[in-house]
Amino acid sequence: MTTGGAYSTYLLDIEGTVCPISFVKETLFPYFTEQVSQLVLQQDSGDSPISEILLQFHIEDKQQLQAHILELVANDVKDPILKQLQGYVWAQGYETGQIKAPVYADAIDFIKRKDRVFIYSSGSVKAQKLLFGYVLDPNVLTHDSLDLNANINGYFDINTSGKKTEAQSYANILQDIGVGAGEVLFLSDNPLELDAAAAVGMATGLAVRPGNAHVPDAQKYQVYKNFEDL
Ligand SMILES: CSCCC(=O)C(=O)COP(=O)(O)O
Ligand SMILES: [Mg+2]
Repeated sequence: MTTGGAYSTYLLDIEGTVCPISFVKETLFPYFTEQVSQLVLQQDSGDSPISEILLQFHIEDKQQLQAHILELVANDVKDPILKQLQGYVWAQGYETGQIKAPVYADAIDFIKRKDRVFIYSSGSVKAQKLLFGYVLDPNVLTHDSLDLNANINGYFDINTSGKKTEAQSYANILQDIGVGAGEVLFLSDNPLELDAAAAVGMATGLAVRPGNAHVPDAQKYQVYKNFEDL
């Protein structure tokens, strides 16, 4: 099947698919790393969600803990504890108006237009809801933001469903959504994720956006430079 119109359900990756990789690497990650030393220092001062997540790393020495977290971020490790932590830290950035998500205009239109849209990202469900809750409105010159959460049917992350490069994760999502694999089109910039989804019978499409990593065997996939024709 070569077009998106035949599917009842769409599963979308975030980074490199509905928003630029540069937003994650140049806005979200730096915002997080700027907060890390303060977070680690404040760890003993209460039983906040952030303090509880930090405890899960099981590293008592504060300098070592800080270095460990910074190393995970620098290497873009999809660590489930880090991803939970980032969601709580980014919340402050979105809620104070410092961060707005530059979701591509065609992706905004797509999410509004389709009846059944689900998200699957390595970013935590909390981080996903924030990102879609504070979308930079491409149609206005003001700094208003859009909230797309009402247009999204569900969210999956590595804690709810497993790693994005493993077929079992997509089987888990199908079970949660309650549809057959053939009804779902999964869109991502990462061929390893597409191959894992295809292994359980999902249809797949390679998102090719400005700034994405080059995919050497892109011809293996149905390629989408935008979602206008879907
Ligand atoms: C949910 S926003 C943060 C993005 C992020 O942390 C990440 O790791 C992106 O991974 P994706 O699976 O969306 O490519
Ligand atoms: Mg991606």
